[in-house]
Amino acid sequence: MSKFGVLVMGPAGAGKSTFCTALIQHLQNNKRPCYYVNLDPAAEEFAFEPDIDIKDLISLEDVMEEMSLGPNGGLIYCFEFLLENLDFLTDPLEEVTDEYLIIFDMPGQIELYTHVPILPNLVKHLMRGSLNINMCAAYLLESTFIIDRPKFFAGTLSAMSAMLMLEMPHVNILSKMDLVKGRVAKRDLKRFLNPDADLVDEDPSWRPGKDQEELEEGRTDGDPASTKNVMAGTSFYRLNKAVAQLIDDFSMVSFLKLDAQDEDSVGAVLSYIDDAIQYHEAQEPKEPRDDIDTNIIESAMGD
Ligand SMILES: Nc1nc2c(ncn2[C@@H]2O[C@H](COP(=O)(O)OP(=O)(O)OP(=O)(O)O)[C@@H](O)[C@H]2O)c(=O)[nH]1
Ligand SMILES: [Mg+2]
Repeated sequence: MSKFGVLVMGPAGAGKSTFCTALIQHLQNNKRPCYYVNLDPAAEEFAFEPDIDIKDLISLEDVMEEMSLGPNGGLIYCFEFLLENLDFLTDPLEEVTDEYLIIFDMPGQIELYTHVPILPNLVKHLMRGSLNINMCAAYLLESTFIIDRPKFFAGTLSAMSAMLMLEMPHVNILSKMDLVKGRVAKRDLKRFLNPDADLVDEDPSWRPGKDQEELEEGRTDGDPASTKNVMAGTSFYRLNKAVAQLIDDFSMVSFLKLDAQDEDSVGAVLSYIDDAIQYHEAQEPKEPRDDIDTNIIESAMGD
C-alpha cells in the first residue's frame, strides 16, 4: 500500500503555512482525510493542530539557547537531530492509510533547500524506506517578486536548485496572487508562469550602462558604499541575464498560480499535486454501505 504526501517548501514568508491551512480546509470541505506534519521547529501558532509537531522532538529556541547557535545553524541542528531520530516520524506515519494526504509544512530557511544534503536524505527516507510515500514537492514563491525581476529570477533559481537536489515530482507555485491582481496585466503575468530570459531585457526599470559608467568614474551620489548603482549597472544586468538564461536552458521551471483565500485556486493546485502523486489512481471505488444508507434514509424520514 502506498501513502501520499506533499512537502510544502519555499523561502521565509512565502505563504507555506497559509497554503497548508487552506489545503487542509479544502480537503475537509471535500471529505478527504489529511494528516498534518509540522517540520518547522520555530512555528508557534497553527490554524489546525498538527498531528505530528517536530517541536515535540526538538525546539529551535532550546537549541539556540543550549548550543549557542543562531537561527539558521539551530535549524540545521534540529534537522540533523530529526535524521538521527527518524522513528519520531516513521512510527506514527506507518499507521496512516492511502486515503490520507500527508502535508509536511517546512521551515523557510533557504539553506535547507540549497546546499546541505539534509532534505534529500529525509525525502529518501519518506519515499523509499518502509513508509513508501508517493511525494510531491510544492515550492512556493511570492508573486510580488515578479515586480522586481532580479528577485524573481533569484527565487526561480532557488526553486530550480531544490528541484535538482530533491529529484522528486515537483510543482512550483506563485503564492499571494491577490497582491498582484490588477497591478500586472494578465498577458504579462502569463510570461512569468513559464519564465524566459527575454524578461530581463524587457524590464522597464533597467538602465544598463549609465549607472555603471557613473560607478567606474567614482560618481556614486556622494556615497562610496552605495549599492544603488551596482544594482542598476551593466555587470548586474549581465549576471541576471546569465541566471535567467540558465533557468531558460534547463526549461524545468513553470509556475502555478495560488490565491490561498480562493478555494477554487487551492483546488486547482491540489489537482496538480494529486496528478503528480497519482493519488486518485490508488483509491478503490467505494461500495455504498447499506448500513449508512439506511441510517440516512431513517434520519431523513424523522425516525
Ligand atoms: N495577501 C496574502 N497574504 C498572504 C497569503 N498567504 C500568506 N500570506 C501572508 O504572508 C505572511 C506569511 O505567511 P505564512 O503562511 O506564515 O508564510 P510561511 O511561508 O509559512 O512563513 P515561514 O514559515 O515563516 O517561512 C502572513 O502574514 C500571511 O498572512 C496570500 O495568499 N495572500
Ligand atoms: Mg510557516
